[in-house]
Amino acid sequence: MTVLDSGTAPILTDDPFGTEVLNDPAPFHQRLRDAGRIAYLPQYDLFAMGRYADVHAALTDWQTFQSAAGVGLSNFRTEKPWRPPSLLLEADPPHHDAPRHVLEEILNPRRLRSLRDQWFADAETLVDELLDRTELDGAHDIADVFPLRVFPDALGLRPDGRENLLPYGDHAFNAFGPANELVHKGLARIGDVSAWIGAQCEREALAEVGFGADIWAAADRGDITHAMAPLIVRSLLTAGVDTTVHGLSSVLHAFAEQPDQWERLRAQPSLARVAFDEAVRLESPVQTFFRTTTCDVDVDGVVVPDGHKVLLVLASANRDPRRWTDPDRFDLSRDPSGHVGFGMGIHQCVGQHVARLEAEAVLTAMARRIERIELAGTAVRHHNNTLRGWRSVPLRITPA
Ligand code: HEM
Ligand SMILES: C=Cc1ccc(C(=O)O)cc1
Repeated sequence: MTVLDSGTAPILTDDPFGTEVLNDPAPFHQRLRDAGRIAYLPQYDLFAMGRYADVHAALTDWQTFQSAAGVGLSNFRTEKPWRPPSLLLEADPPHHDAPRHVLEEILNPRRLRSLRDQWFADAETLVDELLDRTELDGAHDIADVFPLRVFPDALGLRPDGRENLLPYGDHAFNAFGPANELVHKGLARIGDVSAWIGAQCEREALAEVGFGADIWAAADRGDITHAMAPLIVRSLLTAGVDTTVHGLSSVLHAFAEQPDQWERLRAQPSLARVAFDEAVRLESPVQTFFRTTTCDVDVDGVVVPDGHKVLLVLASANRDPRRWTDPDRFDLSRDPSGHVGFGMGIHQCVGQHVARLEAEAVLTAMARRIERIELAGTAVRHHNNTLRGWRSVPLRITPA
């Protein structure tokens, strides 16, 4: 795509949500970083940032770059959201504060310790089921399976109907982008799926023990209102499944592409958590999020008018050579902290510890019992306007 310089903002003609970029976003990210601190994309009348320093600065300046007008292309100031806005993701302080504090309490590492033994055991069971095979699919047999075995139970979801979770999340993440074919393909089912999701957020649908019950207990304590409770449960249902599915397929693909890093993990299983964060940095399962300016903002001489959408390309920031040495390399000796794969600032992922625990359980169980994993064919991408991961990762495994 060409980079034209018209007026003050460099112009990029790339479509961040088109098939070409979704297949391989790296050339677009390179052009965006090279164009400057901010660029203008006329196709969607949006500005975009791709350098680590600028993405980090915008994520940590919610007063100037707000979330309350939506974190997708749709501007809630002028357009009706497709669903009632999230009380966390699509809110700013002060409204964001109480729901955020409630989830920080429920999802903090100390509280998750009670799940650790169970999730590690579940991961061993999954590996048991797979070890009689020399070939399997890292997406279909592991990444699509483990989160759906552990997370809905931890949340307190009823056992039936869970097949609605992935389609709901997939549509919600598509809906952050433009109304393209990816959004259209979800429209036929989203009414029924949304109704099912909404019904699961009610107190009576949830188990007496779990993240859902904890949210309703917070309402009983007066930390949030009872009217807020179902929407906060909905946040977990929306953000808590597809993200970890794609995070897991990404880390398995990264290891399969670099077996030498698998050897490092087997030699030092405590590297499992670093490995997951390094994969989240490298692959950015959540590629982008928007913000909306709350005033005229001057970025390096480019004036972004008040109320304008700015695309923060997390995936580009996570591979910015200004911030990362050898950014395209999956490297367990790197310290990936500071990556923006979980966001940054007041909206930084409140479920990141859940995601890390799921990944640590799977990687630890696999590293102990699988000597080598390598690609056994061509991996197939899953396309989504916001999420990046794999539909298929053919693996050849050698048991230890
Ligand atoms: C690999 C897995 C995951 C990735 C890559 C991821 C990524 C992100 C990112 C980038 C944000 C920031 C959004 C923004 O700044 O606008 C975020 C926020 C959030 N995430 Fe995650 N997430 C993951 C897993 C989870 C899980 C498992 C849960 C629930 C248990 C969760 C719940 C949330 C919620 C509720 C927010 C909104 C926080 C707020 O606005 O204060 N996420 N996540
Ligand atoms: C990271 C994605 C994300 C999606 C939805 C929500 C929500 O519905 O609150 C939160 C985070």
